[in-house]
Parts: sequence; C-alpha cells; structure tokens
Amino acid sequence: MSSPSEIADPTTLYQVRDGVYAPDLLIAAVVNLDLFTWIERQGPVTEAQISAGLEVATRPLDVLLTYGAALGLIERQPSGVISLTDLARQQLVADSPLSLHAYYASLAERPAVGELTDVLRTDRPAAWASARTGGSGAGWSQRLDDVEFARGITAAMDARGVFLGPALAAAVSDLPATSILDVGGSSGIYACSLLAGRPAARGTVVERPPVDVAARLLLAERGWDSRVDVRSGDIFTDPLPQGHDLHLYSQVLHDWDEPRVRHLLGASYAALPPGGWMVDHDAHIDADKRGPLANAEYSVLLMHSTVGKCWSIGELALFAADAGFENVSYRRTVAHRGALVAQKPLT
Ligand SMILES: C[S@@+](CC[C@H](N)C(=O)[O-])C[C@H]1O[C@@H](n2cnc3c(N)ncnc32)[C@H](O)[C@@H]1O
Repeated sequence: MSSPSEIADPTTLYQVRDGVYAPDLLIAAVVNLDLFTWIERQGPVTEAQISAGLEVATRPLDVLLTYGAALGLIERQPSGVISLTDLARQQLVADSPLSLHAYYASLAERPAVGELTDVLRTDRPAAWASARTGGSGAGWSQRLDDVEFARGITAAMDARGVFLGPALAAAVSDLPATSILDVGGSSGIYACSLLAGRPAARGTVVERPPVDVAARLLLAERGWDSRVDVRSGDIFTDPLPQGHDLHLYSQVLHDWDEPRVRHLLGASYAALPPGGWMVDHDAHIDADKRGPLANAEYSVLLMHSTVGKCWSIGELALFAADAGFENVSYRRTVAHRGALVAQKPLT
C-alpha cells in the first residue's frame, strides 16, 4: 500500500459513482414534475405547499430541493421558503424564451428518470442499481439476504474504506476509546482503522447475516480477528452490546428513515457508558441544506434505492441531542465525508 502522501486524490471517483442518479432526478423534476414552472407561477412557496401541490413525498422532495439548491437553481431560505434563482427562472421554466425544457425532455425516457419519478410520488425505494430482479425482493435491504449479493456489497464497502478509514481515524484520534463497536460495520475496515492507532483497544463489528460471515472472513484474512470480533444480529431488533466506549456508525444512518435513525441513536445511548462517544461517519449535507453538491448528488442515489438520504449535520445534531447526547462537534475528513461526534454525559 502506498503511503497517504503518495495516494492520488480519488475524490472525483467517489463523486462520479455516488452521484450516478443525480442528473436523472433533475430531468424528472424539469420534465415530469415541471417543478420550476410550477414554482415560478406560485411565487415563493413552502416545502409543504410544493409537496401538496405537486403530490411529491416529503423525503424525496427534501432531497430534490437540496440538490436544486446545490446546483444554484433553488433559493432555500432558513425560514423554509423556496424560490427560484435567475438561472432556473431563465433556463428551466417551460415558457421562458431561454428554456431548456425541451432539451431535458429529450432524455426523459431514461429508465432511471421513471424510477425517480415513482420515488418522488410514492416514497417507495426502487430496485438497487435499477436491477431487473423483479418482485418484492428487489430492495437493497432484502437483497442483502442473498449470499452473493452480500459478498459483492461487502467488497464494495470495503474498497471505499481503504481510503476513507485512515482519514476517519485521524479525525477522531483524540477520542480516548478503549473498545469500539462498529455498528453495521461490514468488513470492519473502519474499526480496524480506528484500532490501528490504539494498540491496547479492541473492537466488535455488529452485522446481520450473511454479511457477518463475509466480515469474519475478511478480518481473519487481514489478521485482525484477534482484536476484532463479529457479533451476528439485527441492529433494529436486538439491543446493542454493552461494554464499548465508542459506537461508530459509518455510512449506515443514510440507509434509514428518521424513526430508525432515532432508534439507533437511542440504542447507542442506552448501551454506552457515561462519557462514551457516538461517531457518525458519512457524506453529510450542510446544516443549511444547500450543499455540498457531491453529497446532494449522493443523497439522490440513497433516495432512489433506500428509505434514507444523506442526513444534514443539523438534523443529526438534533436527533443526537434528543437521544440525550451532548458535546456535538463536526470534523471534516476526505472525499466530502466527515464525522459527527457526540458524547453521552458523564453524569
Ligand atoms: C451502507 S453499509 C455501510 C457499511 C460500512 N459501515 C461502511 O461504512 O462502508 C450498511 C451496513 O449495514 C448493515 N445492516 C443493514 N441492516 C442491518 C441490520 N438490520 N442489522 C445489522 N446490520 C445491518 C449491512 O449489512 C451493511 O453492511
């Protein structure tokens, strides 16, 4: 492995992969919703008015407005009022003399445009990677039951962690953790990264079958199985194990809706000792929900194929505080990722 100073920055490659569905959402918004013409006719509107007027579900609308704001098309006021920028007014409103409406319409038959339009309307995720597996087993979470699919996804998660893991470890190196619980830890690559700088510490990966099997295999192959064990279980139906002073959620919360995110933070709060740490490593949206563009794009992929999205730093800070955590801070890492850190009170 090259030393960090020798690694060419792969941020663009993460952004291209993670943002793969984003242009299709813009096409869906311009053509199938005619969002920009509708807002222009209404004048400044609230999200609730757009949701009711265009029959779009709250979660995908939030993702769309964040993406529109990051592209410089939507003004998103702190009050929640939404209006168009000059760029959107001139180029994306149907009857503007400069309108690109027809240009975008020429690509509206792309399959992903139809899938994203369905998600906007129903809030139900589409098939992972738009695969034609058919039936109700097509969702990302259900497909993880399949051993081959689970192995492929675990390899994917592991591959991105080679670059992201050390950066996360550096960002939280000041936290005096002795035992790390990597919740939904996949191959355990982030637990290993955090443990590399803490020679006396140990770790546990919590994973559901059959990913747990893939995780054990990879940890053993890398010689980490003496310091990191894998606990098989369901993070939503089983309590999280006690005895760990740092709980890591790496790119896990973005797969889930608000009730389940709140459930997980509550479960961590219950299992952590006083003074313990919760770390959420992810591609977060800024608190004002106007960027960064790369994460607004990634949020479209998550909206397409899961019940989640890229959560904003503000939303997560609120959920963490509601769960009882304090001392919430944010540390940026690499490839548009960062770590939201929160602490269970000492008393
Ligand atoms: C998007 S991956 C993130 C993996 C890794 N933490 C990372 O940063 O790449 C989400 C992980 O959560 C795990 N997971 C999903 N549902 C779960 C459940 N109900 N119980 C335990 N693990 C679950 C999946 O198996 C998967 O490895």
